[in-house]
Amino acid sequence: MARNGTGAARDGEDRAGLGPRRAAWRLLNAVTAEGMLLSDPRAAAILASLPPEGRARAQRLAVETLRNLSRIDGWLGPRLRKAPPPTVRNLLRLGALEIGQGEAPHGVGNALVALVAEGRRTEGFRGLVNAVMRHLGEEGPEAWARLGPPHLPDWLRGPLVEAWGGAAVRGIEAAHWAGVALDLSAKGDPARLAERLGGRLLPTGTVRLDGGAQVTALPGYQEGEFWVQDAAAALPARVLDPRPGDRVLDLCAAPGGKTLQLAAMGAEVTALDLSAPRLERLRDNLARTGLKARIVQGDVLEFDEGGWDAVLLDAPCSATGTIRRHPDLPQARDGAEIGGLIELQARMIDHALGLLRPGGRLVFATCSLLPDEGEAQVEAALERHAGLSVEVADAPGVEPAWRTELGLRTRPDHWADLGGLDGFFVGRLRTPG
Ligand SMILES: C[S@@+](CC[C@H](N)C(=O)[O-])C[C@H]1O[C@@H](n2cnc3c(N)ncnc32)[C@H](O)[C@@H]1O
Repeated sequence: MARNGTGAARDGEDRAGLGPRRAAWRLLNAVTAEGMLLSDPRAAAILASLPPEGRARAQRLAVETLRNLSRIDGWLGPRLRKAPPPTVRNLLRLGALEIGQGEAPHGVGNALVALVAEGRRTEGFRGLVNAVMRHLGEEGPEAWARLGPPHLPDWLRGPLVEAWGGAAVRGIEAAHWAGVALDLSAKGDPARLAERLGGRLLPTGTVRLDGGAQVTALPGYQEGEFWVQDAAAALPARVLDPRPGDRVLDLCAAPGGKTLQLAAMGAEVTALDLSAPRLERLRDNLARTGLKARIVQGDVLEFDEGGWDAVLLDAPCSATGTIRRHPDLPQARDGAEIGGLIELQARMIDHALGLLRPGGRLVFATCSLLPDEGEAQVEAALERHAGLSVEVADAPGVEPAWRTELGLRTRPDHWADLGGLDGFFVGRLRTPG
């Protein structure tokens, strides 16, 4: 079989849907066995040989399989007397998703048997794949619909239950399952943008569009009237609340959602990040929106220009607050890197505090659901720095229940009736004057 063939071979592949399924299978294998994230350039390379619609289909298959993984495993489990090799299991998972979502079992089975037959180490599982797909097909989408919401893997579920309780974690899992709408931040008046795009204006000023809009095709995109930013990700800049002319240092700034907000509010912004490719995206975003910021490529811990009115530190973190849009994350990771991230965040907080003018403010934010990367960091910073105080972290439209003594806490199960929002922590600290 010609994998990347052209002409007749490719046409046959496309009709059988082999290309997108093969790519989705490879993505699943790389996420579950190598810890690759779907945002990794290697994922783009796996998809590169497919036409645009095939790429979209492969991506959707992989993302939805990962979003539903524990449900799928619950469905497959009783049909497997012996655990198959991980790669064969991933192919069965793909098939289960497709059959569960209403694809014709016969077509799915045929395609999967053809794929499993391509490899010397997997070809012996043709019979198993065929039999399992036939069984699932007999049960069909009705059985799929009866399966409960997916569960997070233990490495993350345990700490979250400890932090927020079992009922909240079930709500978080339901929100992960539900997926996400498209959230936009407006350069100008968000109410006018909501009206123009037929979206909803959320209480905190984010414009939300339901139903798979393609952002670059929206009116006003090319003119830079808005940018994509989850409702929770828009809160740190609002909590920082710069006055026009404030000198603000945006640390870990790329691709620049918060830089754009701060600049649109009239602050004089310096945006710093380590990653050149991500800063390139920040530069493109500034050019598209016509907003201004000074850009510095470098390491937060080595930057020594002081005297800032305010610093926004959007620190690298586990990103466990963003699983609604990145269902690959809990499957690709196992929590091993979190200890190092917590240490780095504390060092960045200490360094950022040293860059403020006396009486300056630091807004510390992470898109994490783990208190160790949020509330506990503020507590520990207060212990390390005499005279440092914590201020109320607030912004218009924020739910009172999100406010804590240490900062704002959002979770995906919040605003369930509005479609949820990412998990974030936002703390606001002030140095002595
Ligand atoms: C959460 S993302 C930032 C998102 C960004 N603030 C926004 O609103 O679009 C974290 C960023 O930290 C950057 N980063 C990680 N370690 C860094 C370091 N030591 N110094 C500077 N930037 C760093 C990464 O390149 C990444 O862009």
